[in-house]
Amino acid sequence: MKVLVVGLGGVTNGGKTTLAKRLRKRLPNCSILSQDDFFKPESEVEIDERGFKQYDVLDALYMDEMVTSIHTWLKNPTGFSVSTAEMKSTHSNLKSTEEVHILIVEGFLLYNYEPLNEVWDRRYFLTIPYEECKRRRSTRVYQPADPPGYFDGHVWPMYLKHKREMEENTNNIVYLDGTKSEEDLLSYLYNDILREQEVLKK
Ligand SMILES: Nc1ncnc2c1ncn2[C@@H]1O[C@H](COP(=O)(O)OP(=O)(O)O)[C@@H](O)[C@H]1O
Ligand SMILES: O=C(O)c1ccc[n+]([C@@H]2O[C@H](COP(=O)([O-])O)[C@@H](O)[C@H]2O)c1
Repeated sequence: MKVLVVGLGGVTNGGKTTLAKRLRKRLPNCSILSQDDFFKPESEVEIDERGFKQYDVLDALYMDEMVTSIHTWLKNPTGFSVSTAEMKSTHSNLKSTEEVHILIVEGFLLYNYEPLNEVWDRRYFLTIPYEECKRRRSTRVYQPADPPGYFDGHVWPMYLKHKREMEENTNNIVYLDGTKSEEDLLSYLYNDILREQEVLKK
């Protein structure tokens, strides 16, 4: 059985979850793993001197558990399902030996964690400009909600820092313009992944 692990990384509110869910609807044998499901509980997240909870760093996440989940999927792509019912994979009628199983891992901090470096067959990264990101983020309610000044004081600076580190250490990143329409992004990614799948089948 052949497998394809697709990283769909990028800035907060860049459209990662939206795109991953739409892709899964179109691609047979496709599962999603969301990095957001690995956030530590609030009580375990560090607080800086300004009182900002340090959510936008690797330490805020159970990254070891995320790696384990990916390896569990790799061992048994057909049996994989995560807690949320809607995250279950789609299935095709093809015989399993001909199938290529796809795991889309979506999250804001995928390419800064060394143990995952070998896992990706494809690395995508969604970007949107500062103003658009701030606008989209202001309409979203996290638990806990962003306190005043959080975007400019923590979220955006951490994004820039991690993006810089990623660019220094990682090759083969395919950047996606998150201001494009959902349809455009979906069609680009769908065709790109299908091409990868065809290469694997040969
Ligand atoms: N291509 C797009 N163009 C405009 N808005 C979008 C697009 N994709 C997603 N959004 C909107 O941006 C917000 C964040 O989307 P989401 O998929 O949750 O982002 P992420 O998972 O990257 O945080 C949502 O309100 C969503 O409807
Ligand atoms: O999910 C949580 O527990 C959680 C709690 C507080 C904040 N977050 C935010 O989740 C963001 C990453 O998720 P996303 O979907 O916006 O890419 C990151 O910017 C965090 O600040 C997430």
